Amino acid sequence: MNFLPISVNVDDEQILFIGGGKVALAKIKLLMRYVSRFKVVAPHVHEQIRAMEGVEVVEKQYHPSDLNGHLIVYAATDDRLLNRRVRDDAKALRCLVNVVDCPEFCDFVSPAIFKHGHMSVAVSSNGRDLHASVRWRNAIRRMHEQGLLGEEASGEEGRE
Ligand SMILES: C[C@@]1(CC(=O)O)c2cc3[nH]c(cc4nc(cc5[nH]c(cc(n2)[C@H]1CCC(=O)O)[C@@](C)(CC(=O)O)[C@@H]5CCC(=O)O)C(CC(=O)O)=C4CCC(=O)O)c(CCC(=O)O)c3CC(=O)O
Ligand SMILES: NC(=O)C1=CN([C@@H]2O[C@H](COP(=O)(O)OP(=O)(O)OC[C@H]3O[C@@H](n4cnc5c(N)ncnc54)[C@H](O)[C@@H]3O)[C@@H](O)[C@H]2O)C=CC1
Repeated sequence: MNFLPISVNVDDEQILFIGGGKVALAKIKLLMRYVSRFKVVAPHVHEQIRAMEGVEVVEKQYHPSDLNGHLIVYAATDDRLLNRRVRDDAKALRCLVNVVDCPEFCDFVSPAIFKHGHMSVAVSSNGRDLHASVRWRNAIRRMHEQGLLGEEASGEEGRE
């Protein structure tokens, strides 16, 4: 697996989640540092997601037409086969899809992020070892706390 680290402009994007449970909640919380609009489609959506500003909640079963118009899609249900179907449907539409229970099926993976103002460091292991990514990210955060990254990291731009 090879994943290209790029920084995507998401100003005009609504990020789509199929599945609205604990994993969707954790990912949305992290993404909210960059993205303001989400849509979550699932029969049962976590109450904390339902309470979030900027999140359009649609409580129903997945249908392929839910994908229309979305660049970035997370298949985040607890049903492996359904996640795979979402992935196949998304591929056909050329959406970029993240499948939370299978790195091999991901068009992109979620890196471990340290963000400070307009500076971001995103660490990925090509989907192979998320704990290593988290360790590296935490080491970078400690470097920042110790003042080792210099002044440019102290800007206050961004959604944080
Ligand atoms: C491949 C990838 C795809 C993707 O999710 O995009 C993936 C996949 C999987 N994660 C699993 C489990 C957990 N993941 C976390 C947490 C994080 N996972 C993240 C990234 C990635 N996880 C991508 C690779 C990134 C890279 O390239 O290194 C982080 C860094 C970023 C983020 O999620 O935004 C974020 C830390 C956030 C932070 O600290 O900031 C926790 C801990 C928790 O939830 O607190 C657990 C609970 C258990 C545990 O700790 O192991 C499972 C097993 C599911 C199962 O067994 O059922 C799979 C599936 C599999 O590997 O098969
Ligand atoms: N990538 C990652 O970081 C992690 C991934 N996982 C994986 O994530 C998956 C999901 O776990 P949780 O969020 O904890 O499950 P959960 O049980 O909290 O949520 C499952 C969600 O899927 C929805 N769903 C079920 N059938 C659906 C359908 N037909 N259409 C639309 N939505 C449907 C449910 O309504 C619910 O919102 C698990 O398979 C687990 O292996 C778990 C931990 C971390």
